[in-house]
Amino acid sequence: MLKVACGIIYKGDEIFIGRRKEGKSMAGKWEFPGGKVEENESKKSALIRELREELGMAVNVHEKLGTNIHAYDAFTINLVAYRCSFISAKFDLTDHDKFEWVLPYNLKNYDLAEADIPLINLLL
Ligand SMILES: Nc1nc2c([nH]c(=O)n2[C@H]2C[C@H](O)[C@@H](COP(=O)(O)OP(=O)(O)OP(=O)(O)O)O2)c(=O)[nH]1
Repeated sequence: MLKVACGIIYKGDEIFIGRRKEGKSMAGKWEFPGGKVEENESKKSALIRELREELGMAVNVHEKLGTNIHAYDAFTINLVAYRCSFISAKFDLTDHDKFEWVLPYNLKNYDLAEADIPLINLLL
């Protein structure tokens, strides 16, 4: 099972989402940024590393908000979401072609990766 850590990154009341760019798996889908947890790496360290690599972003990582196990056709993902607070970012996008800050009740209007959809309910 693929272990992925993602951040529910708050700036005030709004949450950061990014759209996966052309050429990536699930291109065009919106997601909470993060990525695969490597061997011998904690989920929180993976999250901090991925946010730095993908967005030049620094955050404080807080508690685990929830987990969703989802079976895509090709693989099953264990997606673990952590509440984060935004510190700073360069926003030099490497994996996304667009990003937005959205209020939780607006998340349902975005075409999110399937594994992320149940996580929305944890935020309302
Ligand atoms: N980062 C992130 N990945 C997610 C979310 N929801 C979801 O299904 N995923 C999937 C997409 C990818 O298959 C995997 C995360 O891997 P990744 O984005 O680090 O993948 P990668 O750089 O190696 O690129 P790729 O091979 O998937 O194109 O988890 C989410 O909210 N955030």
